[in-house]
Order: sequence, then C-alpha cells, then structure tokens
Amino acid sequence: MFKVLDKIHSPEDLKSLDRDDLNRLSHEIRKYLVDVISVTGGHLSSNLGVVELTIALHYVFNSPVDKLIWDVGHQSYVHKILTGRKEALKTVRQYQGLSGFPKRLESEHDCFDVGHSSTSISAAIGYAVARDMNKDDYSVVAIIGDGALTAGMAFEALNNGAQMKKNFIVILNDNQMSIGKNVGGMAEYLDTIRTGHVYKEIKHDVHKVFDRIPVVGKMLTKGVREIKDAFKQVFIPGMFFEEMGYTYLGPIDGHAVPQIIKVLNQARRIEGPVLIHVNTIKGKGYHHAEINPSKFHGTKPFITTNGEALVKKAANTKKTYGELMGDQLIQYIEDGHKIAGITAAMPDGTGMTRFMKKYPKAFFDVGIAEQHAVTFAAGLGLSGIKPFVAIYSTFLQRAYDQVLHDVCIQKIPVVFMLDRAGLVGEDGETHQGVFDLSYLNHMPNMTVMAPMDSETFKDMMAFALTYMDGPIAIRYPKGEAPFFGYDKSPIVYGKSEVLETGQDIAILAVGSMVDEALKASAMVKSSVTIVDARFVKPIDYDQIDRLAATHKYLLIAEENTMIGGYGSEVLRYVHQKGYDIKVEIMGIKDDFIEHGSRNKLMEILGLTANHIAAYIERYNR
Ligand SMILES: Cc1ncc(C[n+]2csc(CCOP(=O)(O)OP(=O)(O)O)c2C)c(N)n1
Ligand SMILES: CC(=O)[C@@H](O)[C@H](O)COP(=O)(O)O
Ligand SMILES: [Mg+2]
Repeated sequence: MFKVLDKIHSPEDLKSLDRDDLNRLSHEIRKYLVDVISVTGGHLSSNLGVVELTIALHYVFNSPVDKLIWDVGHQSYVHKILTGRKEALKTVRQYQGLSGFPKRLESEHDCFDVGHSSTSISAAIGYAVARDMNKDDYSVVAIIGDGALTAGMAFEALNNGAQMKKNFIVILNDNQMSIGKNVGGMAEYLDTIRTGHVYKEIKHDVHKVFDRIPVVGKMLTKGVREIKDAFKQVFIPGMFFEEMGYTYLGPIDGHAVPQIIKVLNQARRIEGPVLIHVNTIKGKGYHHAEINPSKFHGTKPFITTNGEALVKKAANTKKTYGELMGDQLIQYIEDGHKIAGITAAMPDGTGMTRFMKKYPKAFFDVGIAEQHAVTFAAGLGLSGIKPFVAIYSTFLQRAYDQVLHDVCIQKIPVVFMLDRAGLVGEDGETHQGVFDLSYLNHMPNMTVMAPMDSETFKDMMAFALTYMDGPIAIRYPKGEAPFFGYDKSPIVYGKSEVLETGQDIAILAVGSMVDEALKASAMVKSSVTIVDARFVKPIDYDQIDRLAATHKYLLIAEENTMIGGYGSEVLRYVHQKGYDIKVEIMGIKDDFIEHGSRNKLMEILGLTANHIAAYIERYNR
C-alpha cells in the first residue's frame, strides 16, 4: 500500500499534489521500483536516479500533448509508473509484458521507440519542426544522459538543433556514469561545471601569474579582481552550450522536485533551444545501487536486504564468451603481442574489465561511439597494432559504414568481437543480435566466424590474432560458453568441421545452433550428419559439395535472420550448382522479435533441439 502512489493513475493526478506529497511520492516510487525490479530484474540504477526529474517533468508538462522523449529509454520505468502502467511494471521485460523501453504501441505517453542510445535530440528536433510546420502548440523535451551524450549522433543533433532555432528543451541528466564510469572530454567538461573548477582555477592562475610580476604585481592583482567578471562571463557554467546557441540552465539538483519544477517552468517560456543541466545520483535511494550503480544498471532478480543475486552462480559455472575473450586478450599481451582492446562504453558487458584493469594502456573505452571505435581501430590496424573491437551485435549496426568503408575496403586486419549475437531475450526487439550475419556477409574482404563452444572460440581468436589478410568478425551469444569435448581439428581458413557422420540427414549448424543440433541428434533414431559451420563467410563450398553428394536433406540452423544470412548463401550455391538436395533453413523470421526470455523466444521461433528433431523425423520416414 502506497499512500500517494496508489492514487496516481495518470500524470493529471500529480498536478494537485503539494510539496510534501510530491516528496512522499518520490520515496514511494523508489520503494516500488526496488520491490518490482528485485523480482523481475531490469534496469534499476538509472530509474532510481530520475525519480524526482520524472515527477517534475510530468508535473510541469502535459503528456501526451507535450512530448517527453527518453534517450535509450532504460530509465523510463518511472515515466511508465506515472502514466498508468504501475501494475503492468510487474511484467516488465517478460514475454508479452511491458517493454523495458518506451514503445509507442504500448502507451500514448511514449512518443518515440528507443533502446539504442543518443537518438532523443534528433527525434525532438523532428517533433519541434513538425509542430511548427503544422502550426501546433506543444512542448518537446529530450531527456538524455551524460553517457548518451558521448555519441556522435547526439553531437550532430545538438549542432543542427542550434541552427534550427526551434523551441525545444534538452535535459542533460548528468550522473557521471554511463554503464560504468563515463569517459571522455565532454564528461570532464561536465565535471568542471559541477565542481566550478574552471572558474576557480582560472582565477587562481591569473592571480599567480600577475603576482609573479615585480613591483606592479600587487597593483595589477587589484585590477584583475575587476577583470574577474569578464572571466566569469567566459567561464560561466555551460558556456560551451551557450556558445552553440542553447540557453543553458543549471547545473541544478536533480533530486529537488521544487527546484526542477521552477527551472522547467522557466525553460518552457524561453524562445529557442534550451539545455537544462541536471545533476543526479545513479542508484539514488537504494544503498546497494548507490554504492555500486554499475551492478544494478541492468540487474537480475536480487534480494533487497543485501543486494545479492537471488539465484547464486553455481560453483561450476562456465565462463561467458566475453570473459573468455578478456582472458585471451590478457594472454596475448603477456605473450608479447601488440594488441588493443576497444569497447564502446561496455567494458563489463563485453568481458573486458579484467583486461582493462591489468593492461589499461592497451585498453580503450571510447564512450558510446561505435562508429568512432571502428575507424579508430582501423587506424591502429594500419600501424602494427592488432585491434580487438568488442561490440554487441546490435550496436555494431550503428557502424555499418565504418566497417565497410574504413575497414573492409582497405582490408585492415581488425578483429570484431560481436557479443550478444543471436537472441538476447529481455531487452527485446531493439537489442536482438539477429542481423549481423546478414550485414557482414555482403561486405567484400570480410571473414565471419561463429564458435560452437569455448575451445573453438579460443582457437578462432588465436586464428584471428595472426590473420593479417583483412578483417575478421567472431560472433557469439550472450551467456556461458558450452564445451562439447570433441577432438577437433585446428581452424583452417574457410573450413567447417564434421562432428557426427550419418546417412539420413545433414545439419549444418552455425555457432549456438550446434548445441541444439547435437541435442536433437541424440533425441532421434535416424543417423544424422552434424557439421559445425565455423566459417559463415567464406562458406565451406567443398563441404557443401560433399554433403550434396551423400545426403538427400540438408537443414541449416542459424540464430540470425534468414534473409541474407548463412543459409541463404548456402542455398544460392546449391541452386547454382543444380544439386539434388532439399535444403531448409531454420532461422529468425523476417520480423522484429519482441522481449521475453531467450528460451521462450527460441521455442516460439522454432529454434530448439525439439524443432530440429521434428524436422529430422518429418523427412526420414
Ligand atoms: C548505441 C548504443 N550503444 C550502447 C548502448 C548500451 N547502453 C545502454 S545504457 C548505456 C549507458 C547510458 O548512460 P547514460 O546515458 O548516462 O544513462 P544512465 O544509465 O547514466 O542513466 C549504454 C552504454 C546502447 N543502448 N546503445
Ligand atoms: C539499455 C542497454 O542497452 C543496456 O543496458 C543493455 O540492456 C545491456 O545488456 P546486457 O545486460 O546484456 O549487458
Ligand atoms: Mg549517466
């Protein structure tokens, strides 16, 4: 039972609350967030940090007429609670439950779908321009974090927004954190604003310089005091944004509802673009998240009293592919290789943390800047350093042209470590890594591999380390890497590996689907050939020739869209050769795949061992 929160069914209900009730509401929302997310899992820290900000936004603005555009959207839970989705939050990120991100189809209060970062200012400018073209009258507000502000897209939008001179508001939610500590020059600039460092240092330095001048020194220092104001003009907080053309307001305390309300009310009356700089604390109000915001950025279910995971990791838990990658990078440095590990704001998620701590000089976190990460790696790759760029499959979509134009055309030996390839589950359609095989397949000079287990993965990395004839992408799924214990042959460029030999049906499986194929083969009586594709590009044409000569049926299994992936290339080859073999592709249908557990989605999409077994039995009568 929540005294105030239970009465809030829409933003309208907020507007009659007095100061005490608004205050109480913040506490109740925090408690509710912790209660719910400790059961469902989800993005906790960022939501705890924006409780007061979200209340103030809905207090001042009139959603859905006014447009509130959340960047990334992982911090939109409070917005969901205040816009009639409090109870539904208990289903967040579950199959057919609430999305973990704003979704236009979910609510009229969600005016832009998100998941990938740094889109909010562009979308806000679009809304503002359309409003004026349509002669409508509403406010447009983009709420962007300091992490999301590290991306090129955010800068592009700020730049263009200044020129447009439209009325819109950018709220910069500055908590000094991306998922981990925020990085880069802008982060430092924001830090100097927060601490008032620039102005103090300048003043101090000027005094020091003039004091060193003999005789006239003291006299001049007096004059400097007068000049101080001029300096203050130049070094006032937010001058960067002011100079660009934004009215800068702040920095303000993002946990003081009355102050935020006051500034929002000012901002909505200002002509032209406004940037409000709000300081918040990521994880605010829940001790364990406040002291370790990264751990609770995206969390599994946990015990509220001690912040420990509800389901403890078993002692014999295998390492994730990401962790294995981090280990390998450490090993390469220790073996004397000149390598670099690059991440775009995801050192933890990609498994680079240990490497980062041990060899910080070989580690580069470039911020949420996937495009820059790739071209930066291209420069390194041309200068005798072997770059390993670890980016989630879904986020590398951002850098399509950099991969193609800056790396592939020049055949630069960059290694792309694509984590979260395949279905990621709870993050849903914006995050499923099901397009990479297709967007990489058609790039000349690109090599693409997919490991079936931990040992193959290490072998592939070792292969990539010494391969100098162009870029290589290794794509692997979220979670622990299995180990099958096959006595397998070394990695040979473009060659697949036969794991089991049978006569009835052949299965060519890519990466994670090998596991399902092996399980299926154990479930049926038929004798099945199972081939681990290993290389998605180039495909092993000799192997296809052999399979076509010895089998009547070929099933291709891949955790990727069926369009333009591995299977479609095999099919093209089989057709071109005129082989008499029936080929079927098991992969992701041509659709965006919603959120839900990975197992559930695999089941629904027909990508499990059971489905493969059913296929085998259907054809082998
Ligand atoms: C293009 C892209 N790259 C990476 C991510 C992963 N990601 C999600 S939230 C986040 C940090 C965002 O930091 P910030 O905007 O400051 O929000 P905060 O979590 O601090 O509230 C990152 C790196 C993403 N969503 N999109
Ligand atoms: C919002 C976002 O993009 C990230 O927080 C993402 O949810 C991380 O995914 P993992 O939990 O798989 O690292
Ligand atoms: Mg932040």
